[in-house]
Amino acid sequence: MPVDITSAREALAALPNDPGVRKPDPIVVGDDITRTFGGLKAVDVEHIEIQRGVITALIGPNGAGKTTLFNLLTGFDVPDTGSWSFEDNSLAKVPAYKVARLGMVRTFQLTKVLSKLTVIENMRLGATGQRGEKFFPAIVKALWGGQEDEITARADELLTRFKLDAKREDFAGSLSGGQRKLLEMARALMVDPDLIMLDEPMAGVNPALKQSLLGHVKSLRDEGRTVLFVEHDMDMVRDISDWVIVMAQGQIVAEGTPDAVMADQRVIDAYLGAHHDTDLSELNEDELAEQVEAEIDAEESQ
Ligand SMILES: Nc1ncnc2c1ncn2[C@@H]1O[C@H](COP(=O)(O)OP(=O)(O)OP(=O)(O)O)[C@@H](O)[C@H]1O
Repeated sequence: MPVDITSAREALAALPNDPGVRKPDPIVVGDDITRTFGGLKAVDVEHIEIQRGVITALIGPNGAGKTTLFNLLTGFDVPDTGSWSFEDNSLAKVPAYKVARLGMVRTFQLTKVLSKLTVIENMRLGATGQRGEKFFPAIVKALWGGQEDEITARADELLTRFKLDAKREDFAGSLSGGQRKLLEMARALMVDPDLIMLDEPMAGVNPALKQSLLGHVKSLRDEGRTVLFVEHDMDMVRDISDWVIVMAQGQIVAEGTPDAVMADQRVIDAYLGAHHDTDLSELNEDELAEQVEAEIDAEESQ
């Protein structure tokens, strides 16, 4: 059932803009989620709640930990610590395909393997939930038998909705940037998820197609799904989010409505990083080059 979006927004607007703020009706709740790579704490989230039935954007500078958090929540990666639930089901140690069957699905950019499959084969794979690529050949083969009719009918319905029906037999790798994003969304919808997590839905999309993509994302919410998306395109964030969560250095540093978050000093600081109070006219370029080189060396030696 779609939520009444006006009252959902009013309820959210009344919340304080604190990191991890409690929501009126959360579909996902997580605590103490950490993930370390080498010496780097990529994710260090004390508390997170995703409100049901609205569009939440997850933003933050490069390397903030957004993708890692997506991977952890959907069972594609295992945290060092933490617990989280979806619709009150604890998801710790639940593999990705089971998370997908429970109704929480993330989109993926087209990988090499998926590019070599046709559009309709990509859709059929979506029906199986989210398994690792090594299973794909067996799955594609298996799907030619049994329940194929029902799956194909749903796939064709979705391809029509996303205006990809004419591309049905084309290799996914031949699609344009925007069409790939539509295919990613359509594929995720094969399991009819309650929560759909979109990984940079606007990346590589031609400006002429952006409005149409935005319309599709809104339609997901309007048919009653919860949407969580990672995105760098701030126009999109401002345009369609009901709520924004901001990460920096693995942590949630601010949350709020798009307007409140864009004006929040913690967010401006997070994006500008340590250099925000430096007078740029006084920067010593040699010194800066040395710092950058040192950072690269440090990363390479990890
Ligand atoms: N498999 C991995 N091995 C080692 N380090 C990793 C791995 N995955 C991510 N990291 C590191 O963890 C940090 C967080 O990365 P992550 O990709 O989650 O950030 P992000 O916010 O999604 O960034 P972007 O916006 O650039 O995609 C980065 O410093 C990254 O280099």
